[in-house]
Amino acid sequence: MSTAVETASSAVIVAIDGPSGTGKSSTSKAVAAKLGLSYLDTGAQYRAITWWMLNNGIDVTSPAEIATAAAKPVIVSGTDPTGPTITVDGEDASGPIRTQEVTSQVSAVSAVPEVRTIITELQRTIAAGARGGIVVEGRDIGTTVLPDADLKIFLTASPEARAARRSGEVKGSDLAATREALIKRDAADSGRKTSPLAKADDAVEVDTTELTLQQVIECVVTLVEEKRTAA
Ligand SMILES: Nc1ncnc2c1ncn2[C@@H]1O[C@H](COP(=O)(O)OP(=O)(O)OP(=O)(O)O)[C@@H](O)[C@H]1O
Ligand SMILES: Nc1ccn([C@H]2C[C@H](O)[C@@H](COP(=O)(O)O)O2)c(=O)n1
Repeated sequence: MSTAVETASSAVIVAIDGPSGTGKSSTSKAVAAKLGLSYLDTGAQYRAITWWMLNNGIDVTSPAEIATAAAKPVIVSGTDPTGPTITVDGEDASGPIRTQEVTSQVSAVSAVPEVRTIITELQRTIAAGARGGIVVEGRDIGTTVLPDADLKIFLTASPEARAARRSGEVKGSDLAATREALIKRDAADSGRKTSPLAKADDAVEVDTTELTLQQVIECVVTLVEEKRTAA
């Protein structure tokens, strides 16, 4: 199977991977908006298929049931970085995919190889259709989905910093519980057999622990501009 994604010669493909809470979505959206690129949140797609499974009576503890149902939902991602959208069978899923229930089940669903095959194909099609270039963020973009990306970034941050960021989003949330949940999800995402969360050998690692979001955005914009100049 070919993994090469053909885009216009001036188009740049940027892959941004990393664990939860490292700033992938915030950074990717801002970089894409600033540089006039499209944006794809691949985690939202795995969340969307998980939401559909939960809504349709699929036993998400059964990889066999998940595999059989994987091709049924129609997932559509809108790639405008200033207003990304996601629908499942025509229904807006942007709110429901962020619930605690989906967050707690998404690692199990996304570990099923049949799910990954379908979603990976969808991601490559979207990237190939982004004529002006695209920033794609996730866990396996640089290693598996777009191994020929022009620029690969791997964001990291300490579990404490990531938990503090996530807790800051939800009033009254328990910092220790948030940290444990992040670590558990990282372990599941890194430990699965099929395209686990991993840094590509040729990715640039950026530790965001001590950086503001603005500093991370500026760092990535500079890296993209350097790539474009060198091309
Ligand atoms: N460098 C930073 N400093 C402080 N806060 C940040 C930084 N980067 C991101 N944040 C904040 O941390 C939270 C998580 O960021 P974001 O959703 O972009 O992470 P993510 O890596 O995409 O996480 P996930 O994989 O769970 O979707 C957001 O509230 C965001 O505003
Ligand atoms: N390329 C990707 C993107 C996401 N996932 C899975 C694993 C994550 O825990 C989950 C949700 O992602 P988030 O919205 O937190 O970025 O989706 C994956 O396996 N591969």
